[in-house]
Amino acid sequence: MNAEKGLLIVLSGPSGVGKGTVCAALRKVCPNLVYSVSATTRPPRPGEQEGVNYFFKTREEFERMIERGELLEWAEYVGNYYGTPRRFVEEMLEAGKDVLLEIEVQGAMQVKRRYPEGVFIFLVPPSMEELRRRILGRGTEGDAAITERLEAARAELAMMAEYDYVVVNDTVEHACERIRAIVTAEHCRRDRLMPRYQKLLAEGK
Ligand SMILES: Nc1nc2c(ncn2[C@@H]2O[C@H](COP(=O)(O)OP(=O)(O)O)[C@@H](O)[C@H]2O)c(=O)[nH]1
Ligand SMILES: Nc1ncnc2c1ncn2[C@@H]1O[C@H](COP(=O)(O)OP(=O)(O)O)[C@@H](O)[C@H]1O
Repeated sequence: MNAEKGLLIVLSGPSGVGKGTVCAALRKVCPNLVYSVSATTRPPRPGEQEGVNYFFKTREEFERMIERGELLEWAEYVGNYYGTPRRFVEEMLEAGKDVLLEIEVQGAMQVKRRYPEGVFIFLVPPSMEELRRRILGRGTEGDAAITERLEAARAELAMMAEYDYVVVNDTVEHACERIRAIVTAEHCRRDRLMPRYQKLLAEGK
């Protein structure tokens, strides 16, 4: 029985902290979790696939999606647009699936206004040096983009206070386990489950 709607889980954190890596690991261990694929105007990185990592759009296409109200939230990050297609999220939540959004902080705050019942998780690095190492180690950005991402990271870390949970990504396995524990606990929240039992009691069942 799955009378409840799914949970909307929002994961943010500075560039290079390991959001993509942790999300990929989570999807393997949480069968009820679906990942929302974002639209972006950023060019694909080597190995990234259309419809899997992102829906890659031109600025014109993206602006049309905004005008048509097709995005649940959107933001500009380091010179590119990023946004969450609305329909997929709404349909999955309605079907009782937990939906994971991996988005930056401005977008997360838009989601929080629309879905205050969402679960907001902020992923942090064990240290700033380790964050730098991870961004450099990934090797997907040029020097200027790395500097920009590290600057954005400082501003993003200051937004931690707006989130419900802070998870340290020391190892992928541990970070994943912590997020799984959060999701399990959120499923057991009284305000989520009580309406169903109140209804059963009222019906005398
Ligand atoms: N607001 C918003 N942010 C997004 C969305 N998709 C991805 N992002 C965020 O945009 C930022 C840049 O993403 P990306 O270019 O893939 O770089 P990376 O996360 O540093 O690997 C990250 O903080 C993502 O979480 C989205 O749909 N909406
Ligand atoms: N717990 C971890 N320990 C060590 N390296 C990590 C960890 N998590 C991610 N990484 C590495 O850090 C780099 C950035 O990870 P990525 O998932 O692309 O970050 P984000 O999506 O937050 O920008 C990648 O090279 C990834 O393999």
